[in-house]
Amino acid sequence: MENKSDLTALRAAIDEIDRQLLDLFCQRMEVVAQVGLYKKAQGLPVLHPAREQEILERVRHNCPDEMGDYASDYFAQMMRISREYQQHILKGEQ
Ligand SMILES: O=C(O)C(=O)C[C@]1(C(=O)O)C=C[C@@H](O)C=C1
Repeated sequence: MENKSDLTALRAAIDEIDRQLLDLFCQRMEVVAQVGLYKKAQGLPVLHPAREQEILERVRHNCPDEMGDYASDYFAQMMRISREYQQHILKGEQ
């Protein structure tokens, strides 16, 4: 990086990526809520370890080696947040 305008451009790129991530995150959370309601109706637990494992393995497989730990951590946190949201939704539904 050479100067301030390079930094400004890089931050503008991050802002645009964040905008897309936020949009996708909210879409994901809406689907997660539907899965939570299905689980409630079927009497299933919120946590599904095998499904989380499957997702984390896919994430590692589909990203560059040097990013594997970070991507895995990112998705693990996202699924922890999903479970929190499902618990929140289920509480509100009772
Ligand atoms: O697939 C499910 O059963 C979900 O509830 C979704 C999800 C996820 O965020 O991907 C969340 C919680 C489960 O432990 C597994 C996966």
